[in-house]
Amino acid sequence: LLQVVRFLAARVHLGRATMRASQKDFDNAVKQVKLLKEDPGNEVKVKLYALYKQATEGSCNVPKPGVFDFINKVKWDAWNALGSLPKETARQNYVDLVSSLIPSSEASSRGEPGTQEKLLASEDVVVTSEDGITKIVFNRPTKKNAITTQMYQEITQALKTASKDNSAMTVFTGNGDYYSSGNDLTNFTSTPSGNIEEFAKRGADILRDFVDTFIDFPKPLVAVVNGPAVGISVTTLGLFDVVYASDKATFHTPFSHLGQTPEACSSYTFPKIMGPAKANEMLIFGKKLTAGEAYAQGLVTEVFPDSTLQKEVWARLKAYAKLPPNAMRISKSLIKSSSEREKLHAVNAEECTTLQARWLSEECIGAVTSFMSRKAKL
Ligand SMILES: CCCCC/C=C/CC(=O)SCCNC(=O)CCNC(=O)[C@H](O)C(C)(C)COP(=O)(O)OP(=O)(O)OC[C@H]1O[C@@H](n2cnc3c(N)ncnc32)[C@H](O)[C@@H]1OP(=O)(O)O
Repeated sequence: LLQVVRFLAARVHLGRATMRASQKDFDNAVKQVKLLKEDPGNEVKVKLYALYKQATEGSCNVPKPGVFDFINKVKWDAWNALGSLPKETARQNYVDLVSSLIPSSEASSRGEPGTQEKLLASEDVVVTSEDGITKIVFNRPTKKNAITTQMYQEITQALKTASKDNSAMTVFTGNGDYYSSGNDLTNFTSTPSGNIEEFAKRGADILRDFVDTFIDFPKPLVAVVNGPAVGISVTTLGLFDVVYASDKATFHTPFSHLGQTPEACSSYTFPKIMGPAKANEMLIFGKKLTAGEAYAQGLVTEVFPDSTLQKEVWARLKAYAKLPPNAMRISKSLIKSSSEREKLHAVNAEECTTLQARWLSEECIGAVTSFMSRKAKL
């Protein structure tokens, strides 16, 4: 048992630089332990006890129990074995250990492995979890999966939940012929008071939260781009880890046409991914890319024939979802380091402030009015 505890402590030291559990995460984990449907067994309970004590009180500071006080001695040994492990690290390891217990406790109430569980009751954003994959689907096919204000908020919430659920990765895709036609242009006119300034302020806040959640998402984030993508559904791809696309997909960022400017950190990620020359043509002149071009420019990981996309991609993702989840998360956090995330948050804030002003410009209002009055289509 001592060896296990020491191993655990060492593992935690290794992960310390890349993981942070807040006090709230820890408090939630403490509550979750009480709700576990299956007894995790004595060995795990002792580990939990030791980590809890270390996280709340620091190093073991009580006298060793007598040799015949078996239970308290085992607990003391486990706590003492954590040595001078920092409280913060013990807290993180406690949270990790609890989250590793949740799948087994929940699986029994979910039925057989492979059973799809619907996690969010919404018509327009459907979230399911199956085979270690949380899937978030744009589901407004009759509107080409245009993203309403409510959908931004639902997706933000779905991502926050997915970051803590027991899945290994999260995958976005669209239902129907489009991946997404981007921002729903009726968002501009659907504020309760019809006041565009109110929309601009609220829209910028919602957008900033939405993009921040992508920046901070800790697990592999994959897009399966099943068809054309427009606007924000393209720019967010720069924040994904892997992008698979149908050969029918196109990638279009017509910001200037709409009197708008880039968002989702694309003013930073696109030049970084494809070089400034190609990024400028997309983001300033609104050049639409084919799937092949997006692949050549590094925005897309791999292109599949539309007829085989679903079969090939999901088989591959299911296999990836079986890889050790902590290793994948830690690799991701090395690739997207904390300094990089800090930079992305700053870019996001600046883009949102810029857009807030743009949405009030004649250029933008004119473009949205033209679309609404059916005079313009991309
Ligand atoms: C919180 C706020 C955050 C804001 C973040 C900002 C993001 C910026 C962007 O995303 S910019 C991109 C905005 N998107 C567009 O400009 C696309 C507009 N749509 C089109 O140009 C065309 O609809 C099309 C090229 C995508 C598809 O054309 P097609 O002829 O194939 O289909 P229809 O036009 O008949 O579309 C079917 C119905 O869907 C409605 N629709 C499609 N896209 C949008 C959209 N983005 N917003 C609102 N509605 C959209 C279209 O109006 C049709 O509806 P109808 O059947 O009721 O007529």
